[in-house]
Amino acid sequence: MSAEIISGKELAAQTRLEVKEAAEKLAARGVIPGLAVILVGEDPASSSYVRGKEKACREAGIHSEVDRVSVQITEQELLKKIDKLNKNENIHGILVQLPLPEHISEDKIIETISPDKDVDGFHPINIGRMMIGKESFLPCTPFGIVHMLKSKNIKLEGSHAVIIGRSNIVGKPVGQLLLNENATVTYCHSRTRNMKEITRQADILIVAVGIENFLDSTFIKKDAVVIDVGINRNTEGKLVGDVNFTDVKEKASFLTPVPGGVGPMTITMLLYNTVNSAEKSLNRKQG
Ligand SMILES: NC(=O)C1=CN([C@@H]2O[C@H](COP(=O)(O)OP(=O)(O)OC[C@H]3O[C@@H](n4cnc5c(N)ncnc54)[C@H](OP(=O)(O)O)[C@@H]3O)[C@@H](O)[C@H]2O)C=CC1
Ligand SMILES: Nc1nc(=O)c2c([nH]1)NC[C@@H]1CN(c3ccc(C(=O)N[C@@H](CCC(=O)O)C(=O)O)cc3)C=[N+]21
Ligand SMILES: [Mg+2]
Repeated sequence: MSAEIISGKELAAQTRLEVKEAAEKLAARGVIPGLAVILVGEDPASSSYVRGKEKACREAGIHSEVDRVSVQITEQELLKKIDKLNKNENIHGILVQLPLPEHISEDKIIETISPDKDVDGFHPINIGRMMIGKESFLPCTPFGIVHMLKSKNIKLEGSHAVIIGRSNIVGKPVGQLLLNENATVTYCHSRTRNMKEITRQADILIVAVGIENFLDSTFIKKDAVVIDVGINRNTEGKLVGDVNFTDVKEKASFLTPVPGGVGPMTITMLLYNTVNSAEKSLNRKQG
């Protein structure tokens, strides 16, 4: 039996309709949810993601504005832009596309975004709140992954989830969210010894490494759930994940594709967080 493919594209379409309805309700109360994106430089991949976000906002009834700035911008100038957006009442979400050029501190930028507008969920306050299980903006990729697993009624409680990757934006927070769902969580990374012995114990395996064909079926036990977060370009210029899809498909119980898997859900949760932020802001004003 070959794995059931979890279509992020389909789930995203469905979830975006719900987000759109929430945005319409807010519009009826006089508030259009607004997202501001800052894109530094002209990296083609980043530019393409940002175009994807603009289109998704348009379709969901969210106002979006993208500030495209030169790679030469100083840290000081960028901080000033964020400060202005923090004070702008029409903007409920602020996203600074990562990575940033070497001369700008990503930490400083992230910490300057108001935690109330941090729809990426990258601010230390939101990460801390997530860790202690309080309400916060959840990082979009991990949030999207949990949404995908739940949509298929995949049991999280008591399951062994193994994460390959420990970045602040994907690996670490996805493990934390799964722990909050009562999974047993193990992290693997570049210094992990005997990784296959660990990954073969996974009921749920999340692969967030950034290397084409990193994972084949010898890494998994039969009927494992495999989530491929990787976004890579192969030698033919095609978008591929970290997982050898055709090989793993024959052994896994569920598998996500690339493209059409985690990526569309990441954008969807960004829309969700933005509408949620607008709702919270309105409730703070109106009670
Ligand atoms: N679909 C989506 O929405 C998104 C996709 N992505 C994609 O996901 C992938 C990961 O992104 P991100 O987390 O930002 O990447 P990073 O490069 O920040 O992190 C990669 C992680 O993989 C680990 N790693 C690298 N090589 C190995 C190895 N040989 N064995 C085991 N672990 C290894 C690293 O370990 P160590 O810490 O020890 O260096 C690190 O923790 C990328 O392809 C990215 O494009 C990212 C964000 C969103
Ligand atoms: N501040 C910040 N927040 C982010 O969330 C953020 C970021 N910086 N920097 C880069 C990564 C990467 N990322 C993706 C989002 C959507 C797709 C996506 O929609 N992918 C489509 C394909 C898109 C295409 O064809 O290019 C898919 O997988 O089907 C991919 C990757 C968000 N990131
Ligand atoms: Mg990184």
